[in-house]
Amino acid sequence: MAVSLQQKRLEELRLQLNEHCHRYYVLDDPLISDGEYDRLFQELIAIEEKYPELVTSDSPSQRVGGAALEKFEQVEHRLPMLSLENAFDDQDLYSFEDRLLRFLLTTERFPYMAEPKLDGLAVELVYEDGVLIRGSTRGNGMIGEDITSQLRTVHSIPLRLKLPDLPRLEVRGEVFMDRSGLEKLNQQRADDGEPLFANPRNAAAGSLRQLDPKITAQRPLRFFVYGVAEPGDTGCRNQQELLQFLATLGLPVNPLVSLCPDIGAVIARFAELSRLRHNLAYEIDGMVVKVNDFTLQTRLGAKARAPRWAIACKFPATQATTQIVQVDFQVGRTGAVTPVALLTPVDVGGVMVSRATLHNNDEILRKDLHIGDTVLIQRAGDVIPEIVKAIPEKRNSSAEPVTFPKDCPVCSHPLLKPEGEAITRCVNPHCPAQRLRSIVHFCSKAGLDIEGLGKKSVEQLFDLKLIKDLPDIFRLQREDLAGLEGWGEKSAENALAGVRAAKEPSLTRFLAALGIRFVGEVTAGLLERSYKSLERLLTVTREELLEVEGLGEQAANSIVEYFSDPSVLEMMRAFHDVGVRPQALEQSGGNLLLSGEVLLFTGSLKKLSRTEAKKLVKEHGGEVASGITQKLTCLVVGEKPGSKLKKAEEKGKKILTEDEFLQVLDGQLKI
Ligand SMILES: NC(=O)c1ccc[n+]([C@@H]2O[C@H](COP(=O)([O-])OP(=O)(O)OC[C@H]3O[C@@H](n4cnc5c(N)ncnc54)[C@H](O)[C@@H]3O)[C@@H](O)[C@H]2O)c1
Ligand SMILES: [Zn+2]
Repeated sequence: MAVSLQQKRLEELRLQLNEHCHRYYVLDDPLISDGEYDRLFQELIAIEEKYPELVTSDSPSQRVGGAALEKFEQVEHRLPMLSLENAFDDQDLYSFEDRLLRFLLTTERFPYMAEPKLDGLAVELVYEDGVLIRGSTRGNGMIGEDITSQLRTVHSIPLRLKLPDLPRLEVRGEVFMDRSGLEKLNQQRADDGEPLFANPRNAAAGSLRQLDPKITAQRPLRFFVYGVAEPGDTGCRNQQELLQFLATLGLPVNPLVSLCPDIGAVIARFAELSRLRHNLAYEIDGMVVKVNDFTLQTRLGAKARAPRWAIACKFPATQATTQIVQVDFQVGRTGAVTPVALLTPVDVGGVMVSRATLHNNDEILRKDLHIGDTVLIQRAGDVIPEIVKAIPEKRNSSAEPVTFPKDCPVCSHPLLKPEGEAITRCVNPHCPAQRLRSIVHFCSKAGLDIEGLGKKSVEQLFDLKLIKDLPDIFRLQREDLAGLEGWGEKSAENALAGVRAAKEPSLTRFLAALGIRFVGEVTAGLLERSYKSLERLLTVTREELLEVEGLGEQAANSIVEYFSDPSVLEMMRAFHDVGVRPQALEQSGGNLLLSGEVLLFTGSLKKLSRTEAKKLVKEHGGEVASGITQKLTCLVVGEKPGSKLKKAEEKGKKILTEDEFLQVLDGQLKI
């Protein structure tokens, strides 16, 4: 009974896996994420290990890749190109070593080569007398596709080796596309309305398996070599020597390969690569671990689908499939309407994901998204998850397409999508959603950093109409707050103290807090230095702004537009009425940034002379100390600081670099 149930499941898994392999290897257009494929595959292996009698020769566990496309000439590999077994954690690596030791009937341990596992496509290159004569895909391991002319267009593949007296060499390696290449290619495909590649592997495979090599030539493909068909022929004794040898032939070897003396070192290297991977120019999906010694490799041999002497240790998946439950349209601070998909929660590389940004209407249309769609989602680095594509094959026939609203979901004002722009906006200046977002921004760290007025509190006060617009923040009274749900005496006092402390911000911070489009901290800093007062900015012209070094046209237009709006002018008056006084560098009368601070400089300063530095301290209300005294509060260190730094550190004084000192004066940093 149990066996027949398992047999049924096996048949189901084989059918599914074979279908997925076809989509992935032959069509370069997978329906599910690699992680999910791997899970199904592991389930299959587990059942087959328990019931070896149920293993059939057509099981995906016994086969490599997919069939060669018929549009290409077929190439028979002299020696099969195999796949790799997978490991998913440290335990799997220990078990791998156990299996090796048992197979070799030894307890003596040996070194391994650890190589980044590039997420690309395996190819074989045949060189005769040092000349590239053929290149092919892995195909089903025995028979691949002849893509010689396509491979010739890949710049990092040498057409000639540096040692021409080798009669024949069959090298194997990975063709891949780096992140920026894939991004550009997908951007271009998006512009052309073509479907995007789900991952670098599909992009590399899709680019190489083009009948017209001219198309391949336009694709940013790269190549790293990682082995040869018959290592014995090269005279090398191990993988490390082989990689060095291949490099001397002019073949590119990944510089991150690393020889590990034992499996513990392999595990440490895996952890290291897991950290490094996000900073690499290309995507890797794991690390390939190979027994270094070729004599041992030969003794270990291969199984049907993969060699015994190597294993691929995979990183946790960062793609997954799930369903779109609903789409929310959120109105941002600049009125931009962002569609956000609410998803059935799913684990993506260890993080539960339940929302994904859909960017804009063009993206929705291009991906042809419907409510209820099964979608492939991914998380890249730490960015917000995004939908790679929908899987229309899994769509319910009655599913409704996702439609962008015509009117603002909050204020019902008609939405506007300017010609040639991707973003749809609510342009109603009184739209409550925008106002709320801008109040949240004003109080946040990117704005005036008002303690006690975080996002949740601001939303609550906005809902209660206690804050309707920015100046209202400064009108809050203790009796407004204390007694509200979630507020006590203490939190009310805390918020009011935060508000009081924010009344004299630097002009830079104030401008950045207003959330004018294209005016962040840096541009705000430029404005403060150039105009030195808010009043002056209210009447500035576009031409004047364009003369400010570093200030672009978009920012100039946006600033003029902002300050010419009568409702903005009214708001500025209201700010003044409630006692808000932005302080510019040279008029910082009452609120001196360095008042109470006693500073000393040491080492050589790069941007300021000593005299200038001391003058600045005094202008900002600070004092200059004569040495590392009791009174000293802060030491500013230039290059080659000497003994004062150590002394100041010992005494627990604050230490600033020259740049930090300048940031303090700009109001961007607090001592
Ligand atoms: N999403 C899907 O529907 C689907 C379907 C089939 C397969 N897949 C994915 O493909 C995997 C199986 O593919 P596979 O058979 O190509 O195996 P694999 O990608 O797990 O490992 C073998 C391959 O690793 C590559 N490789 C990269 N760097 C290497 C190095 N330094 N040394 C040796 N090889 C290196 C080679 O191309 C080699 O062929 C699955 O685990 C799954 O992730 C996904
Ligand atoms: Zn609106």
